[in-house]
Amino acid sequence: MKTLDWNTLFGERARRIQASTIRELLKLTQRPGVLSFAGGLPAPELFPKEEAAAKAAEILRQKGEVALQYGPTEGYFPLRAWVAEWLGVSPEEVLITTGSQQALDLLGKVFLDEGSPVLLEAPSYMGAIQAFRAYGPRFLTVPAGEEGPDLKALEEALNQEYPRFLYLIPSFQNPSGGLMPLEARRRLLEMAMERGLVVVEDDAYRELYFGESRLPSLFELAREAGYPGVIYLSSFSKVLAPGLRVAFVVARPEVILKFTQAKQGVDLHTPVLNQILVHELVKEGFPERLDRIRTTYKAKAQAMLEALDREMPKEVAYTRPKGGMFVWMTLPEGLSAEALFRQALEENVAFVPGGPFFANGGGENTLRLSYATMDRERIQEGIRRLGKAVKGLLATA
Ligand SMILES: Cc1ncc(COP(=O)(O)O)c(CN[C@@H](CCCC(=O)O)C(=O)O)c1O
Repeated sequence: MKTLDWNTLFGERARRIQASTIRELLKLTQRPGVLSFAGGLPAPELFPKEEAAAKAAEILRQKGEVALQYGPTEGYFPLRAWVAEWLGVSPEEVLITTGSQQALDLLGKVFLDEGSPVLLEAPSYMGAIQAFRAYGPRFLTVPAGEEGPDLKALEEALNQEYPRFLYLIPSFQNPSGGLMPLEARRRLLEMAMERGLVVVEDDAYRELYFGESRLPSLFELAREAGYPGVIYLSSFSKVLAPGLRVAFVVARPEVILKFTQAKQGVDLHTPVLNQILVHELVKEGFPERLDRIRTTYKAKAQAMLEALDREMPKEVAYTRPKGGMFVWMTLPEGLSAEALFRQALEENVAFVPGGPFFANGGGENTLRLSYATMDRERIQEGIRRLGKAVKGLLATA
C-alpha cells in the first residue's frame, strides 16, 4: 500500500499556516502550579455564569426552534440591531462574526491575494498576523509604541506603496498597550483619506479604559468626516465571555455583503443560541457591567505595576497601561525573551515572548504580560517569580 505524506498533500496555503504561539503556550501553562501571564484571557470572576444559565434555559424553552435552527449569515437580527444602535450605524452595516478572529480571517480572504502588500504595526496582534499570513501577503510594518504607530514612518511607507489595508489597534494595542492620542488619530485619517486607504480598526479593548472616558474611534472620526474607508472590528469577548465566540464587523453595506458571502463558505453563521444569549445579557445593565469590568482591570494593572516596580531590576523597561489587558516589557538589547521563557518556566511562571508579534521579525528581547486572568495575590507572586528569572538571566549575560 502507498504511504501518504500529508505535507505533500496539503495545499500551498496550508503549508504557510503556522501554530499560534499564544495557543501553544497556553497548553504549557496548564501544568499545575504555573502562574501564567500568557493569554489575554478575561477575568473568569467577571463571567455572568448564573445569569447566563438562567437566560440560556429560558431561551431554549421560549425560542428553542429559533436558537437550535440554522440562522442568517448576517447574524441574529435583534443583536445586529442592538450593535447598530450602540455604535450609531444601521443594521445593514453590521455583520456578526464567530469571534473577531473570524473577522481577521475574512479580511484576508476578501482583501488579500498572493503577494498583496498589507501594512501593520510592529509589534501587532499575532492572531491577525497568523490569519493574514495564510493568504501569502507581503507584510509592511511601521514601528509602534505607547502612542500608537510612528506617523512619520507610516507616511513614508504610504508614499512607497498602496497597501490593501492598514491594520491598527488604536486603543490599548495588543501587545504594546499603546493608546493613539486624538490628534494622531485625526492625522492618520487625513493620510488615509488623501490616498483612499482602507483602514481596519480592531477595537477589541474599546471599553477597557482606566481614565474618565473613551477616545473616539477612527471609525467615528471617519464617519464625521464622511470617509467610508474604515472597517471596524470589535467583540463581546473582553466585556462578556470569549467562549461564546460572538463579535462583529461594522463597515459600508458593500463590504458587509462581501464579508457575508465569504462567511457563508466558512461557517454559514455564528451559533444562534450564543447570539441570542449575548443579546439577552447586554440589553439590560450593560453600562453597569462595563464600569465593574473597568474597575477590575484597573486594579489588576495596578497590582502588576506595584509588583514590577518592586521586583524588576532597573535594566528592564515596561509600559504603564492606561487600559486594556497587557504590560509590554523590554529586556536589555541582546537578551532573549525565549531564553527568559525557559528560565521562567522553571520558576513556574509564564508569559508570551514578543517575537511572534513582529510580522517581519525582530523583538527578540520583548515580552507581553497579561494581568487579566489572575487575582492580586497571584499577580504579585507571579511577578516575584519572574523577577527572579530575569535576575538569573541578567547574571548570565
Ligand atoms: C486585538 C485582538 N483582536 C482580536 C482578538 C480575538 O478576539 P475574539 O475573542 O476572537 O473576538 C484578540 C484576543 N487576543 C487575546 C486572546 C487570545 C486567546 C487565545 O488565543 O487563547 C490575546 O492576545 O491573548 C485581540 O487581542
